[in-house]
Amino acid sequence: MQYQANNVLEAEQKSFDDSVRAIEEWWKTPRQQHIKRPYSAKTIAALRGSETLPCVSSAAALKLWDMLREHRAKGTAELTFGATDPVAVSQMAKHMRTVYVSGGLSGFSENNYPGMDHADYPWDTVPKVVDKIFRSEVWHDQRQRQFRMSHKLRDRTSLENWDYLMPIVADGDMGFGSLTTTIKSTKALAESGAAGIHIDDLAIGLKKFTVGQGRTVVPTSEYADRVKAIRLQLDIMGAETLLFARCDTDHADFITSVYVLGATKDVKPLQQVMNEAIASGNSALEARTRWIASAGLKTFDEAVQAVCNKDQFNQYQAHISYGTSLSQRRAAARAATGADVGFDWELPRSQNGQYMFRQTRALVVAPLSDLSWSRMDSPNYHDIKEYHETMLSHLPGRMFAFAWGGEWPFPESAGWTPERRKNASAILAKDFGVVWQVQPMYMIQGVNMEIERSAEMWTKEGIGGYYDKIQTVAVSRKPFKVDGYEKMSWCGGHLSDAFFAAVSGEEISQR
Ligand SMILES: C[C@](O)(C(=O)O)[C@H](CC(=O)O)C(=O)O
Repeated sequence: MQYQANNVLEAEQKSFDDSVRAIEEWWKTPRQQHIKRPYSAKTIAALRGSETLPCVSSAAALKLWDMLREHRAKGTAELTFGATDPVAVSQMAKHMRTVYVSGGLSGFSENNYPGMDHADYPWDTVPKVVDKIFRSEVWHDQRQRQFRMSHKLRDRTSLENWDYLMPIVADGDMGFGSLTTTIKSTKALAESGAAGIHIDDLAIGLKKFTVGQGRTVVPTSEYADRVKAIRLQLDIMGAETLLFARCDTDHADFITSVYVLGATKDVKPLQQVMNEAIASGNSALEARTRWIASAGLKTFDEAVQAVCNKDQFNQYQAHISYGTSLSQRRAAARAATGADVGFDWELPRSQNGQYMFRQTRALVVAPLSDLSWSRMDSPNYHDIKEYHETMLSHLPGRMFAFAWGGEWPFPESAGWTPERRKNASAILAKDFGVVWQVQPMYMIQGVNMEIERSAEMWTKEGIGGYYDKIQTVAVSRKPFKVDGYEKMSWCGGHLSDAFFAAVSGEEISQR
């Protein structure tokens, strides 16, 4: 066995104790102090190696944090959209200050087996895209600075000066596996340059977008473990990366645990009703909506409350707590009311056997995370208001993220008028503190529109059309500051020249 002298052991212990103290100090900083960790600084120190390398994304994370805090104070929001292409990101920098790397878009365009966003691409797909975008941001920043420094100070005012170092918020999906995969993907994202990561509560393999059914979330305890695992890994790395806790419960119908809704009316099983609709050529979706409206869906406690007076319900509640089983609850309800309470959680089960549920998990994970995000398929203002006001009543000053989908009519029944639709982003920022708003995937329609327009023009008009409609605009940089090859700056020509010049001993900066 290797012998280690006392002074070696003492030095090791001292370094460990120093590390614990440094972590404790770090957790008191303005960026970290609101986070409530379920573990000690000692635990983190014991999970670290003997050297903690600075995390490459921390500067951007602090920048993001300050930006979002400022928005929170002012009642405004940072707007961005999903991008996977560094070329697109270099143009976004002219108008926005953050970038989103969408898992859905990455799965569609950044791997060799594209498909709908079921988060079924390899777990390191998004980290690789983040890495590519982060490096391109750093490169654009470098080549822009070199170009500026090659001009005299008095000539620099008219030169472009974009902030390319836009903090990247990355889609962490559901963590892609058990805790060890969540930990690995967090590490990969933070090391690749993600200033923010969002983690959702969907069950692996059950992220669904079809109009049918099946979007399924995991139990609250499992989701909380995912969020804890990410925070743990960020703490191990000493990373400032922001954690967005996204709950998909708004349009998920099912949960894999038994914290569930049951039918309280005498109805047929949901699956039977849907199968009958399909067999008779009717809409399964409509049959399902009608069934849900008729089934009297309630949690068991709600079902008890519905048949009790106040005293009976108090008596019932005195006998139950977290973890009380359904049979114990039934017995307590019988004792309080003198009758059996009608409740059947089998009737609403899905084709694959999942249970239907109602949730409050967003509050459970809030103390571990930096922003909360309620994912909604259709942004119904009444639901948005209810969610955010409930959260704010428990967590005043909380910051929120929100994703706007696409192809949605914004009807008045959902709380929108044309005027309110125009101001929807500002309304959410001002009313609720939704400081970061993203169009994750649908902005691709805008990109597609431009590509289609160019393709049509090129095939119809050839080089003459290109000259008039693209080159002339690009070269004059009017009305848009279109980047291209002409000035040799955006594409890095000046930077390459500067390398040659520096190697041959020339002074390349000017005052
Ligand atoms: C944010 C999202 O996870 C994504 O992959 O970009 C998707 C986007 C979308 O469906 O519009 C999601 O919200 O699940």
